[in-house]
Amino acid sequence: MAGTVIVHNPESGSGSHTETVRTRADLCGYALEQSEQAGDVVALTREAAEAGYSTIVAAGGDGTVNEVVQGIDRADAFDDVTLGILPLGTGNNFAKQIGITDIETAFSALEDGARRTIDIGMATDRPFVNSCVAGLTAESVSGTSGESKSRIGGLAYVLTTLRTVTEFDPLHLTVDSGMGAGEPPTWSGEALCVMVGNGRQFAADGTTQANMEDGLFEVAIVKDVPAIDLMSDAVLERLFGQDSAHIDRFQAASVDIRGHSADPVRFTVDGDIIQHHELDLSVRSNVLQLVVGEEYDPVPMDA
Ligand SMILES: Nc1ncnc2c1ncn2[C@@H]1O[C@H](COP(=O)(O)OP(=O)(O)OP(=O)(O)O)[C@@H](O)[C@H]1O
Repeated sequence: MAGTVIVHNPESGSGSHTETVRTRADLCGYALEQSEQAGDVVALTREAAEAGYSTIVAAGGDGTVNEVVQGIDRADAFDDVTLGILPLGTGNNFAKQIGITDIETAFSALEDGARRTIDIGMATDRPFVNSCVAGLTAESVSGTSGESKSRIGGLAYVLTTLRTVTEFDPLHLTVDSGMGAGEPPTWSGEALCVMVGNGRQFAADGTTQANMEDGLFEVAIVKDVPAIDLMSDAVLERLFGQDSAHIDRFQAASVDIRGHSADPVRFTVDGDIIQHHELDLSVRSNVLQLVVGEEYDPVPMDA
């Protein structure tokens, strides 16, 4: 059965979109499935994929997008299913990155927008589309000024969080990018956080956004920094800028992060927190078929 189904999380964002989604789904001839409780979205998506829908639309925020991707993965249906997004959440961070800025844009992209095939990340067996961050729990980039975001990319996210945290214990970690047997680990030491980005906000040096079709993560290790709560934006941007001595950046297709303390490391995987002493992250290259908006530029521009 080819066809489109919307998997809707009625609790996402303002939680006041049920009627709109129902009406629009009817108009477009799309099927509609609604979650009744947390966790339903994964199961509903899996069933929809197994029933043969060729487009599954995640209607909700970033958490819903991640759960739909988990459902497609569990049905082993990446080859058969295209993911669409209706941005109904609070942040809608991932949707914005792929040019799906509002509901109207989302519906027109579903009708005749471009389809791309992007990478996803795997944290062991758990898929993610945007990021996996070890350590410092960075909530979102939404509290960060647009100007600051464009100058320092994904690290704006760390800055926003650092401002709100008064104290944190650095992590003692080894970060190994899988260079092969006998190679020394890529990095070992104390870090505030390690950001492993698949999404576009994690730009490599010299580009405004990351390439989500290149089979590589953008990795940034934020090493211990001086107390920053009183620093101005200009000083912070120097500290965290592209040539910062406080940050190591590299690209890798796989990364193994190992904590050296008795306590497990906290990882934020597309917004969800999990704890592990060691986590293996790898890219599944060009696996997720995705409906994108006009602003999505597969080849990142120069900054
Ligand atoms: N019917 C439901 N009732 C309660 N929780 C639900 C329901 N359906 C899904 N959820 C939960 O909602 C969370 C996802 O919310 P989502 O991220 O989509 O919205 P948001 O937090 O408002 O947006 P964003 O993440 O973009 O800021 C998940 O934890 C999911 O399990």
